[in-house]
Parts: sequence; C-alpha cells; structure tokens
Amino acid sequence: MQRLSRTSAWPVHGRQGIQVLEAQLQACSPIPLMGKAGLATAQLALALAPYAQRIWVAAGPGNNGGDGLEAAMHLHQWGKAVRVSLLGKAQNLPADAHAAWQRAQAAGVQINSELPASWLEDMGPLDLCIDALLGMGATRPLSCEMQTWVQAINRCPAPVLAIDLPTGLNPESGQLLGDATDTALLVQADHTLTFIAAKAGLFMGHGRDACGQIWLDCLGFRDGISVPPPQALLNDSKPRPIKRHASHKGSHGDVAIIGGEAMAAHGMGMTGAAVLAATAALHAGAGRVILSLLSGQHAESVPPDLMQREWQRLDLEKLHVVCGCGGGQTVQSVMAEVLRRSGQLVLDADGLNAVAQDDKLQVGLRQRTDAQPTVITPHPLEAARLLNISTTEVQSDRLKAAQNLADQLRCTVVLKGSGTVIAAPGQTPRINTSGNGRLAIGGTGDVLAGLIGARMAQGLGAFDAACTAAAQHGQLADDWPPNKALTASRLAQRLA
Ligand SMILES: NC(=O)C1=CN([C@@H]2O[C@H](COP(=O)(O)OP(=O)(O)OC[C@H]3O[C@@H](n4cnc5c(N)ncnc54)[C@H](O)[C@@H]3O)[C@@H](O)[C@H]2O)[C@@H](O)CC1
Ligand SMILES: [K+]
Repeated sequence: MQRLSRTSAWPVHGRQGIQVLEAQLQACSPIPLMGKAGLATAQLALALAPYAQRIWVAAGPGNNGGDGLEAAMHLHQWGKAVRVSLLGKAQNLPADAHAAWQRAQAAGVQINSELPASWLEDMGPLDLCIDALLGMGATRPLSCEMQTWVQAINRCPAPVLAIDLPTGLNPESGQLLGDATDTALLVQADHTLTFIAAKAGLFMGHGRDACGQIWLDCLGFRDGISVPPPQALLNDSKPRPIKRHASHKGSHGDVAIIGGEAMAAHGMGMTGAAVLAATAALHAGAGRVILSLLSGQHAESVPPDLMQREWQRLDLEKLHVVCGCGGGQTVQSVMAEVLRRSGQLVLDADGLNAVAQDDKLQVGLRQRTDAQPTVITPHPLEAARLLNISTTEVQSDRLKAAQNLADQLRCTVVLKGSGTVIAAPGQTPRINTSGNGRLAIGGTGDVLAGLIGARMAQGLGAFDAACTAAAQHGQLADDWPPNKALTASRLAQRLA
C-alpha cells in the first residue's frame, strides 16, 4: 500500500482496465481479492486511527460492502468495537461479499440493517467511520436510501475512510453520480484507499474535494501481469526547471504577449489579462518579454522590464507567442496571421473563442507545422465551444474531451479545471494533481498562459512545457499562505 504522491507518474485506469487487471490478479491469488482489500482497509484504519475504539462500517449491497465486511472482521478481531450497517439484504450480496458477511458474522461482528442513530447510544461516540457503500459498481444516481446513508456518514463527526472511492462519486469522471449537483450526496472522506489502480475520478471534479488523502493498494500486483494501456498518467512534472549557469538572456527565449483590447464593447479596458500573462512570463524567467496590446497603445504602470511593441512590428516567426488574453473581439482580426506565422504559440481565452467561431481559423490551427508547436488552454466552456458539445459533456469525460481536441486541432491541450488535463496527439494524457479552489479567480488562467509561454521559450517542448507549468501553477496555490489573499498578480510575481 502506498500514499499516492505527486512525484510519480501513476497510471490511471478506467473500469475496463481495472477489470483486466482484476482478472489477472485474482487468477494468481490463492484467496479472493476481497480478502486482501478488506485486510488492507483494516490495516490502514489502524494506522490512521491507532487509538480508535469505536468504528462504524457502512456497507453497501455489492462487493464494496464486502470489502467493508472483511475489514470489520479484522478490526473486531484486533479488539475494536465495530458495528456494521448493511444496506440491503445479506442473501442478495454477490458471492464474495456474501462469504465475507458469513465470516464477519461467525467472528461475532455486530451487523445491523439500520443507521447508527438507533444503536449508537450503547456504543458511545464514534472514532472512525468506514464508507463501504459503493465502489466501482456506482453507475446510476444514488437511490433514496443510499442518499440517506451518505448524509449520515457526512454527519458523523469521526474521520471517514472511504473504500475504493467516496460513495456518490463517479469513478471515471469525478462528477456526482447521475449528474447530481448537491454535494451533500457525496461522502466527504478524510482518506480514500483505492484498489488495483488509480481512477481518474479521484483526481478530477468533485473527487479532488471528496477523497482526502488517497492511498493505493495494488492487491498483489507483480511482474508478469500484463498491464493494459492506461487512460492517463498523473502529472509528475517537476514544477521548477533549473536555469543553467552558462546562459544569457537570449538563452531563455523571447515571449510576446498579444491581447489586451483597449476598450471592449462594454466600455472597459481589458489590458489587465495581457499584462498578467506578460508579468508571469517575465517572472517565470523568459529572456525577454514583449507586450503587444491590440489597441496599439502602450500600457502604463507595467514592470519596466517589459518591452512594448505593436503586434504588426513583431517578428512572429522567431517568437514564443501567447495570444488571446483579454483580446476581446479585436483578436479575431489578428488570428489568421498569428496562426500562420508564429514560431511557437500559446492560445488562450479570446483567441480560443475566435477559433471556435471561425472554421477557417480552425483550419489555420490544424495546418501549423511540426516546427510551430501550439498549446491551447481552454476552460471547460471554451473546450465545449471548440468541440461543439455542451460543458456537461466535456466535464463528464474530461480525458476524452481533451484528447479529442488535441487530435482535432493537432496541438497540445491544457483543459483547465479541477484536475487539469494535458493532452497531445500520440501522448498519454496527464492529470495534474496540484492546485486548489483558490485558483478559481479571474486572471489565474492568464498567468498560466504566460508561464507556459516562458517554459517553451526556455526550450521545453509544448507538451512538457504545459505539464511543467500546470504543476508549478497548482503547487504555488497549494503552498500559498492560508492567511494571505491569492490574487493573479501576486501569483504571477511568485513564479520563478
Ligand atoms: N471484483 C473484484 O475482484 C474486487 C472488487 N473489489 C471491490 O468491489 C467493488 C466493486 O464491486 P461491485 O461491482 O459489486 O460494485 P459496488 O459494490 O460498487 O456496487 C454494486 C452494488 O450497488 C448497487 N448500486 C449501484 N449503484 C447504486 C446507486 N446509485 N444507488 C444504490 N445502489 C447502487 C448495485 O445494484 C449493486 O448491488 C470495488 O469498488 C471494490 O471495492 C475489491 O474487493 C477488490 C476485488
Ligand atoms: K466507498
């Protein structure tokens, strides 16, 4: 068993991949895998809460419930006061889970069909709760009874250890089951022990909030097991590439930021986004940063190290161009040329909306050559516009949406959101695990675009630049002092 850390590129598998692995693991295991899963759960429970005496296991009607029953048996045998609430009838449990129920009963574990309220008094306050209601079999909306049990777990003041995944979570998308929107219908765990392999939903959408610390037990994985291609890898990029001592400003590349429409239709200037991206590129260590406001005017109050130049005077072919930030409608008029001529390109925000609205620009993006790598950084709504699908469809399979975009537009895609996905043609997608809700404010996307531009300028390929930048951007937010407001401009200045 191991704690899933950000420093390894853990493979992520979907249901099919898990089933393929499961069948092989079971074939070479002398005992049912459920026995191993239950023992691992009990061991982790003991390690997490060594002094826990009163433990409640909420067990569901499938094999996830079976894992819970196995764990309950061990904890009972180790002297803990364990109560199991079993949702459903024991005779309806699948074979392995039914056998686990029999073993737990024979060992003397108390198993009720009720929630704790009615029997808690004789037991005293709980020290630990184990969520064994639903695992990989969770596909449909929660039944009313299951909803009540999930809410009971969430009301429980004791720490919660979820088996395989928190109940209520779609293991593949990280969304709530049945596209529910009420997060009260999702167990909020302090720890999640997942089996066989990491699942995408744990690292995306609501999974990021609901899982707590994630642990993985591969249930006896060994050499000789044939591993199907993973759906994705966790992004293990090191946040900070080191600058070589033997370098000069030319070694770190020139970044040009094109954006910042002066007066938008609503009468407000939009230079801030472009200035943020430029500031980010500057602080991230690009050799030189040129700010090109689409108004043709020069911005005031910008760092003196930023150069300013009209976009028409840029030597686009030689530059690492970041285009779109606050570009408004005006960016539409420059896009064809930017796509055709820019050496390396990061497209963000209004640049992406321009592409989504114009088939010719999409062709222009697809026709960029291998020597003109491109990174696009859509949030889910921008991705939905580009793919001509709904945001819900994007969110229900973020890995697929990112990969489809990458293949269609022949570029690297950074699909932002909870669990940013980085995809590119011919690459296994990466799921970024750093970052938190504090990044969900205006301007942080501009900072990310500028940071990617800087990393490309420093010599990283498009995919690596995107992975590295996403890791660093998120890590900064994770390390941000809790009592200090995180703003995009402060974030840009903290890059190094
Ligand atoms: N199959 C195996 O070899 C192993 C399975 N393991 C455990 O088994 C789990 C998967 O077991 P299952 O496939 O039985 O699936 P689950 O135990 O996740 O759930 C299936 C049961 O829940 C019910 N159900 C599904 N969605 C529901 C909803 N929304 N509301 C109410 N009831 C719902 C189904 O009717 C079925 O009775 C894994 O997550 C893992 O915890 C582990 O023991 C490792 C080995
Ligand atoms: K569970």
